Amino acid sequence: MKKIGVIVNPNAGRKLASQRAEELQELLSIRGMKLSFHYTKADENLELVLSQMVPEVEQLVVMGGDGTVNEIVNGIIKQEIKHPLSIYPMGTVNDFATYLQIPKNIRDFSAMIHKNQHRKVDVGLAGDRYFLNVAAGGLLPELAHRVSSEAKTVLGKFAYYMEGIKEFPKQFFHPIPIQLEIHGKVETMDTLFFLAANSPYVGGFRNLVPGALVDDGMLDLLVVEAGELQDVANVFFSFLRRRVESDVKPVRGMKHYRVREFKVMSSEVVDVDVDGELGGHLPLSFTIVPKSLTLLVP
Ligand SMILES: Nc1ncnc2c1ncn2[C@@H]1O[C@H](COP(=O)(O)OP(=O)(O)OP(=O)(O)O)[C@@H](O)[C@H]1O
Repeated sequence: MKKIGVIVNPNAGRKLASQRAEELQELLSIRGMKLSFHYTKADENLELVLSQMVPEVEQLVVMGGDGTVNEIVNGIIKQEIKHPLSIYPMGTVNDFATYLQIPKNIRDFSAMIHKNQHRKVDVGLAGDRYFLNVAAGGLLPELAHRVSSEAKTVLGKFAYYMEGIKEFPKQFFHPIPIQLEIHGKVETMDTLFFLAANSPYVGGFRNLVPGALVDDGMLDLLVVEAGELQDVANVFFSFLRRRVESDVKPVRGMKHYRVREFKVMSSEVVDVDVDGELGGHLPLSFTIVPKSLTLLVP
């Protein structure tokens, strides 16, 4: 009988996670699997939870938002856990799971676990925090942290966009000075934000970073420079237009690098967000750990 350890954030997903966990229990026990559950508490050390659970099970499932998934991914990589992981997305945005077409329907999700198809994916590293989808500094992380969890629950993704609109003028007039080091070469620039993406889906935008692949051993770094209002507007419009890599025309004010590692420094205090949670501040080194996580995929 296959044993699966399930970590559930009961507060995630409009508080529907516990109900989905019960449904998963029912669906997988019919298929002869034995599930053991851990329901998280606020500010719990999930790396410790993982280390206790792992010897007892063969596979892991996480049911939560991007924050919970990020903590589990950190625990898996740091403890060199080889168990395959299934991500049941219960957050506001869930970019990585959406990109991989992980089912939100619990029946389809249980069928995915039964099918047991694995895919190895890269994981990013910002300082000492691992990230599955994105690490960013500037406008995007600022606005993500400003959105209260109540607003996210009621408004979903729309809450992020509302904050973005409110935040924009302030950021426009207060760009962040950075030094970007790639291959030992340092460039100095004023940015609105920079982000290092693993998948093309970022901040609820599909194909914000077209051509980013989750298993190519590379990070896609976008740097949006502060500049003329018209240039900045063109960058944002280009984000909205992007569907496939061929849609991406060079836009003045935005730089795109595909690299294994880079470093960002600043004379100002700049927070860096990893998968939607505060993950440190500049200066920070970023790198990619190729194919270090095994996920179940449809
Ligand atoms: N039982 C709980 N009650 C309240 N808060 C909890 C509980 N368990 C975990 N948390 C908190 O939930 C946060 C992580 O939430 P998570 O990211 O999984 O969901 P979310 O905020 O709904 O999703 P997203 O960030 O993707 O929008 C952590 O700050 C953690 O401390």
